[in-house]
Amino acid sequence: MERFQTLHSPAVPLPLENIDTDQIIPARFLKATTREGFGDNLFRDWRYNPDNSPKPEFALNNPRYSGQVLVAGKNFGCGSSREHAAWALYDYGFRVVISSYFADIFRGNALNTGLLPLQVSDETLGRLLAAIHENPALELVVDLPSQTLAVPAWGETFSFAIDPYKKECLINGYDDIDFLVNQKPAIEAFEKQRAWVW
Ligand SMILES: CC(C)[C@@](O)(CC(=O)O)C(=O)O
Repeated sequence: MERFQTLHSPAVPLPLENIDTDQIIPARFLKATTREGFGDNLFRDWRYNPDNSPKPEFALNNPRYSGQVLVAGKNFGCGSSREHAAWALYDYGFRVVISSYFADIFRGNALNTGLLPLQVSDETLGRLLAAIHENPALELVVDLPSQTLAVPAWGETFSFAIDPYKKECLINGYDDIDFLVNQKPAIEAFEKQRAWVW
């Protein structure tokens, strides 16, 4: 996975609550056996008409919006445990999703994929969605080491929570196996010390 340290980016707004995993990646696309390629079908039924022509009104098709941050309504990622939802967002190019509440399983799947679920208050979420609608170029600065989201145009910085282990993994670009492999020196030192005990 890519290392995640600090991201400067505008954001794409999706001011809808309860966006479920089937809206994020419809079940008919779950047949692939690798993580790559799901981005092509991210929000498929919201992005494209039945004849596969893009829906110009949908935020991801609107040239006003860009960036690696998705700002979405509360209860994002609800509905199922499919990891493909996180894979589709990451494969499309998003590295942060901001909402005021994430479904638990989606939060875990996102962190395992290298996608940062960044939780803010309902009030801050509402301000962000309104501000991005007014100014699509609004820059957001996400700094994972300090666990902060800054909005330079506001002169404000917001803190966010993250599991310490998952924070270390994202900063280093580790999945769970990478983390364990990087503990090898400590494991070998422990085994050597135990060898003395026996
Ligand atoms: C196994 C997977 C395809 C699942 O059935 C899992 C689930 O429903 O949580 C889904 O629809 O996402």
